[in-house]
Amino acid sequence: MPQHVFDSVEEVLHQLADFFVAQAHEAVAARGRFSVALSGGSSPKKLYELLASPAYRERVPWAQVFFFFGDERNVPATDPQSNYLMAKTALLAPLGIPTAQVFPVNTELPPAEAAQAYTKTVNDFFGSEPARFDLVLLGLGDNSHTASLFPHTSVLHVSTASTEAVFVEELNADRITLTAPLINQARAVAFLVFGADKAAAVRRVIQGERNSEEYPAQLIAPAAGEADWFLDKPAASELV
Ligand SMILES: O=C1O[C@H](COP(=O)(O)O)[C@@H](O)[C@H](O)[C@H]1O
Repeated sequence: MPQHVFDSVEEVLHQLADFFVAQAHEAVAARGRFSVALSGGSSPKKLYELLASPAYRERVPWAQVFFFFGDERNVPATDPQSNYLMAKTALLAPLGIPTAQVFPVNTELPPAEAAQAYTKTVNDFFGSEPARFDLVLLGLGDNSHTASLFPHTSVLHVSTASTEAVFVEELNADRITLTAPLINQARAVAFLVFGADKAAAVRRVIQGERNSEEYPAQLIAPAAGEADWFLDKPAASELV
């Protein structure tokens, strides 16, 4: 799988922002719109701020961009843990993206219902076509989870392209996540990972023994081609 390794986090962010711009233009030229599933957690915030900055603001056809969420925490949309709130604060509000272009998970519903409703939201958006995001952005936890596909959870065994609720024992929390089959239908998938604390997880997922129960990010294998990994040197330091 293509690995793009850069000296600094800033360089990684710029390269991934450029990738986002290229994917957006390609999708809009081909289909008139660009659908992206955003990742949550701590890593992508800087990417979103960069995309909303003057350097990138004019380079993306924002009016044709439709935003989904790869996973969500079971918290209100005003909670600091909410992936939606983070994306809204860093990207959507600064760019003035209309709410009609943003599809958050409805966390006012119980998790299983929220997940079911989100599957419908995604399928309605794609209509009669299979749900194929133009780009899915992903992070990687130091335990090798991605989106909310955590080690040893039931959602790892779901074979439908859907959105599911999952109880994550290690966090004692409910999450809502796209399944691996749904992510793998995407036209492009990009991981953003930086920092030495992720180096072991990067090695296990990319070069380790095949064991998706332990290393769920190994489930990500897009049908359209390999996922692109955007890494800084410390995150890539254990790759051989
Ligand atoms: O829980 C989450 O973590 C992963 C990795 O996030 P990071 O904070 O370690 O960068 C992320 O991909 C996912 O969306 C998020 O909810």
